[in-house]
Amino acid sequence: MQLLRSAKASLFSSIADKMPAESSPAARRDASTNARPTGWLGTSLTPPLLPDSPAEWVLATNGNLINTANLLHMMDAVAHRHINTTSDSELLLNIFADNLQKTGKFRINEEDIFTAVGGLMQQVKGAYACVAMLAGFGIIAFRDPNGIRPLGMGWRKALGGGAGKDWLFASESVVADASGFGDWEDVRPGEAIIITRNGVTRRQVSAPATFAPDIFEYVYFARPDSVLDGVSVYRSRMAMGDALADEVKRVLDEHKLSVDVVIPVPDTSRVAALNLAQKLQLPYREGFIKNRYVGRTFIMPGQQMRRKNVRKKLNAMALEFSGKNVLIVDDSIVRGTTSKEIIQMAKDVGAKKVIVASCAPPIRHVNVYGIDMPSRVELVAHNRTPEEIAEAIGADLVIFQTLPDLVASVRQFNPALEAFDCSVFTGEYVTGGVDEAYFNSLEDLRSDNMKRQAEGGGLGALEGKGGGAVKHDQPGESKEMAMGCSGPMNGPPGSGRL
Ligand SMILES: O=P(O)(O)OC[C@H]1O[C@H](OP(=O)(O)OP(=O)(O)O)[C@H](O)[C@@H]1O
Repeated sequence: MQLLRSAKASLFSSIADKMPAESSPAARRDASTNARPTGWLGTSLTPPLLPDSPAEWVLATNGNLINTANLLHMMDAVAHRHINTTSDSELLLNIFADNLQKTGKFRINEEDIFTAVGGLMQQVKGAYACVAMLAGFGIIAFRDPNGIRPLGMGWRKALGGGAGKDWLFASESVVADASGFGDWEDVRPGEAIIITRNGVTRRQVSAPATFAPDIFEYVYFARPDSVLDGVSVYRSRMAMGDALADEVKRVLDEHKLSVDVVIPVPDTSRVAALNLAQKLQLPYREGFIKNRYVGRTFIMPGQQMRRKNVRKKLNAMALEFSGKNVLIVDDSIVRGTTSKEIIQMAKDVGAKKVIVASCAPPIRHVNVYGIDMPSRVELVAHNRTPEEIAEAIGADLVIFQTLPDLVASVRQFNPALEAFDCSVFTGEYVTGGVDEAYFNSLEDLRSDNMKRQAEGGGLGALEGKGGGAVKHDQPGESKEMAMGCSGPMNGPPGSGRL
């Protein structure tokens, strides 16, 4: 029992420790009450939840389910299980537990777990990368049949000697690198992996489906030093810069415009901007200096906070802008908050013309798979042409990467990846089952107005069901660690040693 208690405590603490200091107490309280803590609004990593029927287990999820209404009904009317929160993790836990219960067994085995996860994959729709620990049994990891959200497994020789291995599951390989786990392999879409004291067992538990990892991981979310599904994020961003250079040249020629200097928007776009500048043989300058104590602005709640923080985060150096035609390169334009602010800053310090190039195509659709893209009306590209977008953000010209070029930038490093989830650009959702009613409910949850109202009455009101699902990223905390999750059984916290 001591072993089981410490294992659970380690899994909880390994995640709670990564939360912002002010929200940790709330999180700890929450782990016991099954209600999400305020500090977790806007994270796609749900805190581990702990049911105890038919067995004790905990689960953490990255992603978002899109058929929650049906699932809730099934849990209520058929399985007679109470769902106490609006967290997808709780639903997944209970569906899995229900499937296990159907075996009618007092002691379950690996076969039962594979069957239960396979059943779950037929029942739920959406994106989910999950790591769970079943008390006294082992660690279980599984990834949705389309592999939309990333998940991988790291291992190393057991610390302290012996023939065993330490295991770790995380959303990005950088977590394994940083933790000294030298080996890494992606969990395959539709696959379940079980790690017990006897070793690793893996099984394809769902029917084959289109493997379509979310391309936005490569554009913005993932750390450049990660390798996701066989593709170096860094290399893919270099390729995005190369491809964007060709498009920039074409559009500049068309408009008979020239550029004096290329300036990235730190941090994410730097890699692409440097390649773009080299290809166009233009000077590359760090015209915006970043305040390292301000985190990612895209995920901050509320437009006022985002605007204020863009100003706090970036400062334009007059000597790089004054009297020049500048090409500002960003990884993506979502609400347009960053672009609008920095274009004004560039003009304030004397830029002659400001042209913006985006490594991603226009984002016109909602993300339903775990990234908290704003509601459609809040997207600056929604129902706007590039010319209208330029006008909205105050640019002289806006140039977007084409979708085929973006896809090729990633795919060239792993041709086995035949498809990507590009729904934020195309509005085509690989899982199907996303209708207007779902969009409307999602938009109700995600709009800034609704978030403000919910803040008054408790942020928990917005959780799950497609609401508020952004990767966790706080100042001083690297985003990829948010999904980093290991399942320690008897090793040091976070080691996952079996
Ligand atoms: O159009 P918007 O709604 O402003 O969103 C897009 C911006 O948000 C991100 O920056 P962020 O500050 O989050 O992170 P970064 O420092 O990693 O680039 C991204 O890199 C864009 O600059």
